[in-house]
Amino acid sequence: MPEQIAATLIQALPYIRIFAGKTIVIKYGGNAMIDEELKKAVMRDLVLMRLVGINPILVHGGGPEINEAMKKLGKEPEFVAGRRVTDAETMEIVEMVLTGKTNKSIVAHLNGEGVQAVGLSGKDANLLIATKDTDNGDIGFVGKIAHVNPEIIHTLTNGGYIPVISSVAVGADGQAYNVNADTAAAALAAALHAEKLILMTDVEGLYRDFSDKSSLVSELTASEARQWIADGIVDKGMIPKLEACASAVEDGVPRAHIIDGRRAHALLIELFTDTGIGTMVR
Ligand SMILES: Nc1ncnc2c1ncn2[C@@H]1O[C@H](COP(=O)(O)OP(=O)(O)O)[C@@H](O)[C@H]1O
Ligand SMILES: CC(=O)N[C@@H](CCC(=O)OP(=O)(O)O)C(=O)O
Repeated sequence: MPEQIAATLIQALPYIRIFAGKTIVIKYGGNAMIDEELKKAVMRDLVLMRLVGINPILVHGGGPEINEAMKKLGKEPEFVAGRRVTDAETMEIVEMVLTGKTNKSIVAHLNGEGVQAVGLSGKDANLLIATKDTDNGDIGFVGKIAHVNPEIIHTLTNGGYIPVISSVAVGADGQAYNVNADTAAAALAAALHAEKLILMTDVEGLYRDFSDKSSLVSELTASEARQWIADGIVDKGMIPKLEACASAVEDGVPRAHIIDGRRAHALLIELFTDTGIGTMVR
């Protein structure tokens, strides 16, 4: 057994060399966030990444929790092209859930694993500046990222902290905007010159045909990803995901990945194996 542990560590060495000192932006969402055992596994992967010298930056979702809070308040969630229709009251709920509850819960979990995590929203230090997103008509206070001010992230990572970011952004007038977490993660990855963007979700990756689970796509280019969206091959939450991967790559991030957050240690498998897992956009 000890030999096995040593052999595994040695196997990971070339990958550790590649990624040490590099920034990796991880979007954490879906089932991996709800299941407590998986949550622990994800937190430990992040701790390990940090300990081997990688800079993990965590952006989190929380769509299911927002849905639950809305329903409790008698509101029915509605989505257009994977984005939540966000009226003023919904915006307040989104901020309370994402920045207030989900963010602090992840921070507490990470700190419990022995690292120092700091929670932020896009409002902190003007990290994420948004304008109203009208690409899909008027769907309320949904934002698209106009600018990222990454200095606070550099300050935190230089100090040894893991930043944990909720995707609530701020407009020039101080208005809060609800930004899809995949979209926010992509903008951050580009602004931080990240080595990778990794989106963790509740499917294995992108399927050519969603009804056929043997049609998993292991690799595609950013322009193919754009074409797939235009052709209507993907819908629902996969639209912002593929858009996020395409725009991160177009903006200089070498690789973007969609991986299965239901699989234990998916992050480490993606980083520290030759084949990786899920779908890669390059
Ligand atoms: N072609 C496709 N391949 C994979 N998933 C797809 C596809 N088309 C639509 N989807 C949907 O996208 C979902 C992932 O997006 P979403 O539910 O927003 O995840 P998350 O909460 O992790 O951000 C999948 O669970 C699936 O229902
Ligand atoms: C505009 C928009 O849709 N914002 C998202 C923000 C949270 C999110 O993206 O959460 P998941 O990654 O878990 O889906 C929302 O309100 O659900």
